[in-house]
Amino acid sequence: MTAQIIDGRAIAADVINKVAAGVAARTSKGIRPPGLAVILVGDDPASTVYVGNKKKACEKAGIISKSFNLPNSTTEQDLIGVIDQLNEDQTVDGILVQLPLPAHIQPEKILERILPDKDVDGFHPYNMGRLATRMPLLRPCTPKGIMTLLETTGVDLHGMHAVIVGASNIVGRPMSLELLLAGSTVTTCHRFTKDLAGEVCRGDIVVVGVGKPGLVKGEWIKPGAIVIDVGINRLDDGSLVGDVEFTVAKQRAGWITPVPGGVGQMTVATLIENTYYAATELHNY
Ligand SMILES: Nc1nc2c(c(=O)[nH]1)N[C@@H](CN(C=O)c1ccc(C(=O)N[C@@H](CCC(=O)O)C(=O)O)cc1)CN2
Ligand SMILES: [Mg+2]
Repeated sequence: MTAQIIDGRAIAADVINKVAAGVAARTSKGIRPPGLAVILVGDDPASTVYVGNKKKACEKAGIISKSFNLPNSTTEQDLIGVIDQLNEDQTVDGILVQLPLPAHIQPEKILERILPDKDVDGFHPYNMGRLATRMPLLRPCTPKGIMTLLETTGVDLHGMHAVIVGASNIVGRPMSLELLLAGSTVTTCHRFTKDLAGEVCRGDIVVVGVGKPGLVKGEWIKPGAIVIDVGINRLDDGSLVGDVEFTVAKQRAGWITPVPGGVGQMTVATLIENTYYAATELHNY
């Protein structure tokens, strides 16, 4: 068997085009376009690229992005001050703080300061709690984007055994909640999991987001499984690979996401979707 490739780039472009159409329909009626504040602290090269991609996606969708490029020396208090102002700003529907933050800033404190209805990353405990209690509003972008990718396979997720490798706040934990909500039986693996191979080989759906190249061996993949690789690892030769041994996994899986061109693109597109949702559907509570 050779897996079908899930084309994140194409699916992400569709999502952004849909939002662009929605924004255009609203602006033609005189409604202001959605606004997204994009905060980057420091000059981490990968974060700078991701933030740049998010701003380009805003432009394509007709969303107004406002950039806040703050120096690495920014204090927690300074950053809270910026967020407080943006919380008040009626032209800002979404606030995004790019992670990771410099070590002297506690991300939990910052993320909790963003008004939940402007939390387009879905990281505020309120929004995580809504997802955990089956009442999702703003949902974390990477897992929500993966749900969009899964939908394109046409596979009914009810009763599927989903194995999530990694339990981070950004990917693994909310991913487990999304798949639980979709009716799958979910196993979440993490650094204390005793038999990773034994868990992965039972997965009808395998989602890996750890940041270790080739952690999941191709031979562990159940024939026909859907494999979603969230890892982005740059090797010494400059090439980019995921956390799954792609070449072997592709021979066993039914569907697989490539790296690059898979999940990363969907993360950005889902941020655009969330910003549109925050601007159009959410009202202060
Ligand atoms: N505030 C947030 N911070 C971070 C998030 C997030 O969702 N919100 N996720 C990651 C980084 N990230 C988005 O911010 C992100 C990662 C990767 C990609 C992407 O397009 N990847 C490409 C390949 C990357 C490359 O060429 O270097 C791909 O998969 O095709 C987009 C966004 C951590 N921080
Ligand atoms: Mg609002």
